[in-house]
Amino acid sequence: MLDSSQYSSRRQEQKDKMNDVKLAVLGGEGTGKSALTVRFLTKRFIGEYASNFESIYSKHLYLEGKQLNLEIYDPCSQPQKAKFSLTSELHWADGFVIVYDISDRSSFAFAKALIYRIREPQTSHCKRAVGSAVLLVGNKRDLCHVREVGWEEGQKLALDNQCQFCELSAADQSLEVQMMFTRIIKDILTNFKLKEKRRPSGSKSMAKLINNVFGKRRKSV
Ligand SMILES: Nc1nc2c(ncn2[C@@H]2O[C@H](COP(=O)(O)OP(=O)(O)OP(=O)(O)O)[C@@H](O)[C@H]2O)c(=O)[nH]1
Repeated sequence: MLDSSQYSSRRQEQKDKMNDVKLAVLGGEGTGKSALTVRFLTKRFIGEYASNFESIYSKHLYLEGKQLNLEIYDPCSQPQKAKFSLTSELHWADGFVIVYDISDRSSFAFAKALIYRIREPQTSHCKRAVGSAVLLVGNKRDLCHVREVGWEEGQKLALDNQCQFCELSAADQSLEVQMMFTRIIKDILTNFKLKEKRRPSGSKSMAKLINNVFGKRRKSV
């Protein structure tokens, strides 16, 4: 049995873990995954990004009264990699930003396949106990004169698959990009709370245990 100091340090560990937020930014090649991530982290839009290596960015931020350790995974495009295996991402991430380019229909098809993969009936060992938070983003809204994917199509795909949705431009809309990331992080925090509620809390389990042991003894005296 844990003594009280072990017990409280275990609880503290659980709480600290709760403040780790892992987000994967996925989508087709050249849709603007790095542009969005870098825009969020630095508020800058940088025209070209090296796309031959994957990155995990870290950021500390304060949201809803909590200090969060945010990690953002930005993969490199690997056409040779099995496109929708996603196994490691599903294990790693608490939430997903799925990006397509509104001026490129094939990127929308790719986003759709990614969402279907994420929403497949979950395997018991995956992180997604209550369904992970997913936000579908139609990027490059500044290119709406050459739009190939309608706003309604994005909205419908998101609605049909319990995702959030927005259209924006990493190039032109810094504030919208900040809001988009904040929205998905808030959804992840809500999921954490739901998971915490569903799991019998440490203190309740401990109380139950004590009750079982001492309650029964008392009866037999
Ligand atoms: N017009 C416009 N171009 C954008 C926007 N966001 C990104 N781009 C451009 O799209 C191209 C690809 O952007 P990246 O951020 O490298 O896209 P990515 O999805 O990370 O690319 P890969 O890692 O190669 O798959 C670059 O030339 C960007 O400058 C946007 O909102 N509007």
